[in-house]
Amino acid sequence: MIRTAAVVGTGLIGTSVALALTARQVHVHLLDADESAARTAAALGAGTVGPPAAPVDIAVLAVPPGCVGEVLAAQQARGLARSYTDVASVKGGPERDALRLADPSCYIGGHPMAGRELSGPLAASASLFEGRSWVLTPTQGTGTDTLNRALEVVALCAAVPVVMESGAHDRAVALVSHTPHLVASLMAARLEEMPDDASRLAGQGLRDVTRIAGGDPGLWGDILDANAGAVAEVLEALAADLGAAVAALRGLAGDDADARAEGTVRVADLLGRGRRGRGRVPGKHGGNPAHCAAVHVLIGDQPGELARLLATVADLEVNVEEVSIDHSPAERSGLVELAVEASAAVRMARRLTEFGWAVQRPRSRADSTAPGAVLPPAAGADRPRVPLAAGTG
Ligand SMILES: NC(=O)c1ccc[n+]([C@@H]2O[C@H](COP(=O)([O-])OP(=O)(O)OC[C@H]3O[C@@H](n4cnc5c(N)ncnc54)[C@H](O)[C@@H]3O)[C@@H](O)[C@H]2O)c1
Ligand SMILES: O=C(O)C(=O)C[C@]1(C(=O)O)C=C[C@@H](O)C=C1
Repeated sequence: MIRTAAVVGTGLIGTSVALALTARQVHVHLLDADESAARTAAALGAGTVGPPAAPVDIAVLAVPPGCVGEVLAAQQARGLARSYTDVASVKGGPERDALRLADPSCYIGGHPMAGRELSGPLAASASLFEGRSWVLTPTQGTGTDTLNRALEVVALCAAVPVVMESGAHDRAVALVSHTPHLVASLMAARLEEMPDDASRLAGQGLRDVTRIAGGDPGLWGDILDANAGAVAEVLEALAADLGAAVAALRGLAGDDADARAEGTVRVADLLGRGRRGRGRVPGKHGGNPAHCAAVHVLIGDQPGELARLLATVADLEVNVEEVSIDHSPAERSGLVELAVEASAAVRMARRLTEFGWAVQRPRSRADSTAPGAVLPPAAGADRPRVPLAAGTG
């Protein structure tokens, strides 16, 4: 169990993590290159300023993506913690830097999918991560203790862990976070010269579309730099749609009857696609897409059980969309929910049962409220003895 932690970088995200951990009785040490940020975080009740006398259980590095590797190496050299994780919005670069500069066995990449367009400790909140996905990106070298401590940080922040490979993470966030940010900025940039009579009419629609454009350009420049290729791919597809939208609107604006008819069809198609895409966006606090099914597995309350389960799932080549754990301390066991593609759920449940895991019947996530019946382990099946794999995505 985590009793002590350090947060390096006490801005928006670091202070939010520190506040959540402190609220759960973890003693948090606050460190920042700018000492006034650490003092402000401490004044908010996020912990105490300065390094610990002995290594803490886990250090959370909440610094810009470009300096995660060097901060990790420096803090490992001084023996700050037994395990380290970070919260950077890109995972490939920090992981490569960690493998190059530091001891990767006690490091695991992380990324909470929650934030704000504001920076600094004063914008922090203990509840920022509640119900939100929190990606963890273990490598082949990540130790089980470190995976377990990072999972505990996620649980203490009331977030939902999602285990992924770093490259898959970066491609996914290019679509769901980084390109949306850039598009919001591009739209907001159109407003720089906005005449007063237009600005007086600006309403909630414009605020919704441009809110995230208020983010720190320094941080977002760093994020886009570190995920440039994947963002460029999404933007290229968007540019093709933009070109089609302009052509359709030019047709509608002209006098040619055929071009007008064509424009009407094309605009309706674009708007319809947009509406269907919007329908795929899960609810704010983790509503799940209907194509997912939940498979529930009972695991023993001992070190390494979760890592063994995830390694088995990785061997089955099933992509895990989300992982969450319900602890039942009285029974010294935990109920793990694995959200996977509905089409893979039944096969995965059957195979896990054959391997000796206690698996419940798979259910669609949309209608899953009560736990299903536990499928008994297959007769004579042994608990699997497999090493921790490099993530399950
Ligand atoms: N802002 C968001 O919405 C959001 C969401 C999820 C993850 N993240 C990630 O969280 C990290 C922090 O972002 P933030 O929004 O909290 O930024 P922030 O500017 O609010 O805080 C960053 C803090 O790190 C400190 N810092 C910078 N370099 C340092 C170093 N070398 N050593 C020690 N301290 C250092 C700064 O002084 C600052 O106090 C980034 O990696 C970002 O990608 C941000
Ligand atoms: O809500 C916001 O303000 C955010 O921008 C949060 C958001 C996101 O895109 O969802 C932004 C960047 C982070 O890396 C994670 C979360």
